[in-house]
Amino acid sequence: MHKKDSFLINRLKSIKYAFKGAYLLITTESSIKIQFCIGIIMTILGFYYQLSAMEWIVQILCISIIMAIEGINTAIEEIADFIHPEHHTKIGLIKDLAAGAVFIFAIAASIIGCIIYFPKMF
Ligand SMILES: Nc1ncnc2c1ncn2[C@@H]1O[C@H](COP(=O)(O)OP(=O)(O)OP(=O)(O)O)[C@@H](O)[C@H]1O
Repeated sequence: MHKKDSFLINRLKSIKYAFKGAYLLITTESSIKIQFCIGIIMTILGFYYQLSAMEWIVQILCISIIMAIEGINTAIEEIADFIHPEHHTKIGLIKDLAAGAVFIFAIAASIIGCIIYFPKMF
């Protein structure tokens, strides 16, 4: 019984830390702030153009995945700067690769946005 309680408390603590991380990302990281704003704008547009359930699912996935990947990118940058604060070509490569991963999904999300909204707008 005691073991189960401590498991539950540990899970609750993990959720608290995850909330803290998400709050830090949204309030301190400029790229995530921009994506958060874009997400809000897209949500307003979604209501305006009365998206179908499937379109909402795709849009919510795109917004959340891009913010999640950007969060991982930020964490990779922090690790890189922590383990090697000085300039190093390998650190540059690591950061470029992480940024490239965000970029690939950002392109895909933009194309998906066009597929959803262009027929409704034009
Ligand atoms: N320590 C380093 N050594 C070598 N190149 C680096 C180093 N730090 C950054 N760079 C290069 O500069 C680029 C930008 O790095 P930076 O850490 O400023 O990322 P950023 O994308 O501008 O950060 P943010 O997501 O916070 O806006 C990297 O992608 C990399 O090419």
